[in-house]
Amino acid sequence: MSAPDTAKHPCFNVKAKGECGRVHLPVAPKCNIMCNYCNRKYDCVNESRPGVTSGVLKPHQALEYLTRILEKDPRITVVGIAGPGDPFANPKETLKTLRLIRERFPQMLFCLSSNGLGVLPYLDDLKKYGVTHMTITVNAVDPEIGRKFYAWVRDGKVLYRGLEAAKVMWERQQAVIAGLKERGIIVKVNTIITPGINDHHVEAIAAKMRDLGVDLLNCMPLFPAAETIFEDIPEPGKEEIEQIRTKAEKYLPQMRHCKRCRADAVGLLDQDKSAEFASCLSACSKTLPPMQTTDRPYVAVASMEGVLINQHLGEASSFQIWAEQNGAFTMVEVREAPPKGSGARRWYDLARTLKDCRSVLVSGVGDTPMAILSEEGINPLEMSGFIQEGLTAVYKGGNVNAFKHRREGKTCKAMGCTGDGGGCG
Ligand SMILES: C[S@@+](CC[C@H](N)C(=O)[O-])C[C@H]1O[C@@H](n2cnc3c(N)ncnc32)[C@H](O)[C@@H]1O
Ligand code: SF4
Ligand code: SF4
Repeated sequence: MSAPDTAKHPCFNVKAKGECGRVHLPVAPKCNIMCNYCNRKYDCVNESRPGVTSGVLKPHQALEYLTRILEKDPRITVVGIAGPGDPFANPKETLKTLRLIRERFPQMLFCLSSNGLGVLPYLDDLKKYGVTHMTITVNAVDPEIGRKFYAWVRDGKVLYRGLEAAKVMWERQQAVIAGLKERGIIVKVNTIITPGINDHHVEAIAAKMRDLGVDLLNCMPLFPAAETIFEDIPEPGKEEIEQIRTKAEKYLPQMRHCKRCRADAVGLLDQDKSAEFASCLSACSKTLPPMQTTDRPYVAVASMEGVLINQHLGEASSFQIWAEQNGAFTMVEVREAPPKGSGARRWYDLARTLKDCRSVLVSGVGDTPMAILSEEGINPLEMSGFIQEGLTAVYKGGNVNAFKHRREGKTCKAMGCTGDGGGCG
């Protein structure tokens, strides 16, 4: 398979912007620093503002979402991760997403946008997963100016403020850019033009970025976001930005077509479809992890009489264990459930009791046991109806969603079960 074509990135190559699109996968909710212009809180689907998203995805959900997006818009050539926080404040999720996508879509370009603080330990992973483009936000090359941008910077367990914070950021950003260039990755720098703070400093930034080998500079106008320290700073005008870009262009090529995209942007730069795909994102944010079938031949069922799935996880005192052989289902045994009332431990004990089961079919399940069992490799599936139909869906790859159904008026919450291990009966 040939390497992905790096010219097909609409942000780095303006000529590609009419034919090639990008999708931002919102898999990185946390951030390791606090910029004085960033507000990731409020989402309005009609608003294009950095950092906002209509939902957050887990890596396997991001893969599912991307698959659906590509079916509808095959012009997408770039997968980006631009928050809503920072990809390297969520390195596990970021790298897993890259790995899953690289396996299924080897031709995709990868582009990550980061403040740079947490990137260093992952430089080789970025190369390994074929990250082609990176953006690092550098708002100052002088920590006395940089300190005005950051409320705090958290590096591992150490929290920095003021000048110390800006020094840590600047040192790290230089090392990261050098490391990316050593690995042949194309680097863009975003500089957020903030009147009265760094608008007089951009030539110095451009010169330093050129010396570090940066490929492209994106002088982005500040969006004065509500409820931020910079909310009252006026947004720089088009003319002012153009003057700044003209000066910076002496040192580095300029990006002039940036849309200040959302963390869940989709489509061509001039035809954002994030509002159109918001329901797809929301549906994908609810999909369960793929079932682990290796070493998990059985399915557990919460049933009062062995015909219907009709008990909540917490009210079942025992589980029937079912197996499939040559297309037929047999109940092999009944296992006692761990006693009620031991908090989260009960769900970990249940995960051990069902360690050879790929799924547990129940008519209701609280959020805590859902999360614990899923993490332990067992998919709790909420459904009602005949056991045989549920088993068919699980073993034969049917649509388990078709059976999903909470008992009307008897959801876990309605029954007073908080999923805390106290039982929902
Ligand atoms: C939301 S961030 C996510 C990536 C990463 N955390 C970062 O800051 O580089 C994407 C880009 O949006 C920029 N940004 C965030 N809030 C902004 C604002 N209010 N005005 C202009 N740019 C903003 C960031 O500086 C960054 O360049
Ligand atoms: S690094 Fe990015 S996500 Fe984090 S506070 Fe700054 S702009 Fe927001
Ligand atoms: S924010 Fe700018 S650089 Fe990033 S995807 Fe949008 S247009 Fe491209």
